[in-house]
Amino acid sequence: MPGFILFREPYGPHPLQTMDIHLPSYKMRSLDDKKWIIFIHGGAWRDPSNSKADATRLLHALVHTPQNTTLCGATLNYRLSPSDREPGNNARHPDHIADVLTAITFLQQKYQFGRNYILVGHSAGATLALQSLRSIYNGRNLDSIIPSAVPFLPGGLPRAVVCTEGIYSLPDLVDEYPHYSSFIENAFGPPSQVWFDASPACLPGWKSEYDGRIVILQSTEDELLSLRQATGFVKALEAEGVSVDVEIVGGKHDDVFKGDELVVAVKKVLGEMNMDMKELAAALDF
Ligand SMILES: Nc1ccccc1C(=O)C[C@H](N)C(=O)O
Repeated sequence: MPGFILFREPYGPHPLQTMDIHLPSYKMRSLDDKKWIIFIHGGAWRDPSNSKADATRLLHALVHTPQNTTLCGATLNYRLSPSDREPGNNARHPDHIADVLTAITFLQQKYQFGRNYILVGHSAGATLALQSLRSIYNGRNLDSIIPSAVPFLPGGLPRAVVCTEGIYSLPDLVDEYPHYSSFIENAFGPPSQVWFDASPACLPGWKSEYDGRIVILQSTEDELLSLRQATGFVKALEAEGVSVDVEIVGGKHDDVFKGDELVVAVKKVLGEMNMDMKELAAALDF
């Protein structure tokens, strides 16, 4: 029975600039046929109780199985904004997204998986997953953080992004829940154009900028978010003619990433990716 390798990999000098990598040890010598799941945790850009460990259930269910020889996982920590528990944390937008882009770039340079990866994001991690697809974040703001010599997501954009309990529009979130402005201002500063620019649902141009799949999961039992964030984003995408898969699931805000429904949804996306690759191989006459 194949074993697994799990290790911690720093991608920057800050203690939170680190990730866990899960690899099947079997056939480790050939990484070319590998697919990657990259998980981005949530927690309102600040909550230290959310971390890379939030992917434990998902990666154990999918990567740590006896049959798996091709699927690899990475789960990212990134610098956080201040919270009551960790007032010393001082990240501010765009630090969080810069870390996510740096981490994915690091993985890509080390393992060279091209577009054979998917991003899975929970809550603020879903916001980050979607932000990372848009080259706007490699613009002026980030030049000082990500060396401009590094191309925007080398290897290409992921085949799919799976978002659960996501925050898609900061202005709309604060409109619905005025008291959430404390954590939004903490991470993004007082209300400004930045809130719009950082909101996937407010960014036009999805159709032309991203050709992968977007899957949105939202729980009706989420005590922190109603369906409004998800439906608002789906409407914005559909208005542009982007097809999006929506799934209503169960569980509290911080339980969805521990549940089976996320595992099943990610498995389905991976299965369809396999088919895409077979079709591509057939089309190319391999
Ligand atoms: N309040 C939220 C609303 C929407 C999405 C996430 C949260 C949070 O993660 C709260 C977090 N536990 C906090 O640090 O306040």
